[in-house]
Amino acid sequence: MANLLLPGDQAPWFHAPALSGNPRYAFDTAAGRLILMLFAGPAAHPALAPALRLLAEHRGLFDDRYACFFGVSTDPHDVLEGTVEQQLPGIRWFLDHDGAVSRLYGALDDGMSETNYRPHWLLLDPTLRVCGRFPISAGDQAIAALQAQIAAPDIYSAAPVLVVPRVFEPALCRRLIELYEAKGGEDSGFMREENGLTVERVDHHHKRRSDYHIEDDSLREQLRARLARFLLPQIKRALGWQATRIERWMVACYDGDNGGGHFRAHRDNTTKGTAHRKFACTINLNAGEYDGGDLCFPEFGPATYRAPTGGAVIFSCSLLHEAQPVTRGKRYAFLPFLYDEDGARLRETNLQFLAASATSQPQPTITTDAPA
Ligand SMILES: O=C(O)CCC(=O)C(=O)O
Ligand SMILES: [Fe+2]
Repeated sequence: MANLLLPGDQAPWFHAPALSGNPRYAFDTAAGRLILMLFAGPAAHPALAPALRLLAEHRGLFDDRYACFFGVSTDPHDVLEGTVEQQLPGIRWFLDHDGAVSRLYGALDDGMSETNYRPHWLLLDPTLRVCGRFPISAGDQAIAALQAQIAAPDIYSAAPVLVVPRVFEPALCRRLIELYEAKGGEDSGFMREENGLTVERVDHHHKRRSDYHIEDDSLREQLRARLARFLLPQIKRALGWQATRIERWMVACYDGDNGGGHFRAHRDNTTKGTAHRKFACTINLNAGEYDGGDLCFPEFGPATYRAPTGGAVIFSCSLLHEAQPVTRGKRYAFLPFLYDEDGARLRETNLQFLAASATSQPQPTITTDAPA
């Protein structure tokens, strides 16, 4: 018998076709709000009718801000006959015609038949952990549990981020900004998995930023030495992990004009080409000179974080995070990823999955003993 999830379990992440037309909807990106899932199986089955009625009656709960609904339908007729329908905001369906998602969540054993489907409701918190599982006949309890969570959300800690001031001195921050201004930046893409390959895509709706890639070896060495001396020991002390490698040497610029630079909610290590990344590092170069542009971690509530000029915010690459739109001025930042020797091996192994356009060079070891 397949394993159904229990309260406290992490809901597994998956990609699946969605009724919206997206052939690979990334479920993990829906985090940051309460999620009510309905494992319907074939949604036209008479046992599902009360559940679909309940959903319609409580449609107003699903606003995409505090809560959203995801149904899982296994029968292609559900779409053709209009039994399931996307309604934005808040109501979406996965088309699980091969049963993969249903199996992952224990709603289905092998084979595809109505008789061995276990329809049920699942309530997830904003970090995608299970709050409650309810039989299909107990939809009223599922809705009540959702309403209770909206009224009084679980208390989570602040986002597990580490703020480390004084990594780059003000003159170095200024020098990096001047370098960007002299050389200019290039439109910045993001990594996505397509047909088994990690490719770089540009989409200004998702991310709008320009990056200058630092090629000067002596400047890289100065940056490396400061990270090794002033930052890595703090990561070791607070997070118990020693970084030995750094990826990306660049000055990034989010411009408040031209549509407002931003980077919508994402994780940094969910493709094969980025799986080696452990911690992300944001070093702001001019924290007092712009509005907006703060970091937030939607799984952990609305609090925002802004590293001071020359200081770092460090966070796990697995956390959902967003760089909010800059609404005035320009935000400059130095944005490396940190990893270790295990990561270096993984990166090497996964180079074969990087599309030629996205290929980047493995980086040398950062030693921790060289003072700046
Ligand atoms: O702007 C930031 O501080 C974070 C940037 C980011 O999340 C990224 O480049 O992956
Ligand atoms: Fe990121």
